Amino acid sequence: MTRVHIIGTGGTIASKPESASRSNDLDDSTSGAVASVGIADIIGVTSVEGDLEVSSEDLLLTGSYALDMSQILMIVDQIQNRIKDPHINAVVVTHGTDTMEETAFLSELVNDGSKAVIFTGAQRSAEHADTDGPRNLRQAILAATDPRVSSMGALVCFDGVVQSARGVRKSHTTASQPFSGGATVATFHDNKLEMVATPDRRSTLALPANGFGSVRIDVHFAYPGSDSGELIKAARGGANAVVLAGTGVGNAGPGYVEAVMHLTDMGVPVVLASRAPSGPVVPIYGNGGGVDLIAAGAVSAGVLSPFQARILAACLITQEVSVFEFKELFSSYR
Ligand SMILES: NC(=O)C[C@H](N)C(=O)O
Repeated sequence: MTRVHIIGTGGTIASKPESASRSNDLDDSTSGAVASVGIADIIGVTSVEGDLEVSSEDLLLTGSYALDMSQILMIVDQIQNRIKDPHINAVVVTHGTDTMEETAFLSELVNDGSKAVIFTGAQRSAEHADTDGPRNLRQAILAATDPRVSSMGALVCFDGVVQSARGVRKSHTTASQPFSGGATVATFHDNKLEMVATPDRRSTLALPANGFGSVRIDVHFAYPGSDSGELIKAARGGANAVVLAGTGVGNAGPGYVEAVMHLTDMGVPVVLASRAPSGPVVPIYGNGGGVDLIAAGAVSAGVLSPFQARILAACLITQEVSVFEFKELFSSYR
């Protein structure tokens, strides 16, 4: 028998129009959907069969767009607590899709590979006639019970696809499959899980200290005419590190090479990511391009989105490392 514990945090899978949740008035289509359905009710409409026992808890009930860094740490801390429980074999987390990539990646960084953590959610809210929540949750539970994924760390199970949390990005606002970027680990055909690949994992990072909640990591986007001086303003204003979301494979216009050097001299690390919705950072270009930005002191985000890069940067900043150590560590965990 497999014991799966489900941690509910909210998101669209738990959302209904506010008036519907308050007064059951489904005709009021103008009211915004609000996370208000407890995890037990979502499990109640999800048919799961097999030799398993499901337990659950409502940890939060919020849209993931409203989460702050302390709450992301709190969710991951609770996942770790449940993983340590010898009565639990696997953990499923229901979460909004907007910032699932952040929470799932922090969970991946601290997961020692002993038990799987599967994140899921929905793109169509709980009262929608064609809600995808129960199906996604059923498949996430089935994936959690599969011994082949138990050592794969944190995964995202959505619309019949299981992806590694590392590299996953919300790349579509409304599609049933909003995620790309993670390695495809498995796919569902009906309720059968077909394994595709094993994710390339890193060594385990310690759960960051509470300071994680107040660390300031700014994300700056490069675009035609963008102002490199904003990086220096950010560092002077108290940013502990800056993620530069460059164009294409990781480039930026005039002034950025000097700005990266300036921040490095100030002891403020710069991570070079890409504003493109998929693909890795690859230093190819000079004349202010990625080759020059890396030479100036930036560290590549690799396959991480600017927002996953921000999570790893925050973890390392809480360890109070030098810029040199930050770059070494970032490169080994990205
Ligand atoms: N599909 C979703 O879950 C989006 C929702 N706005 C969220 O909480 O992130």
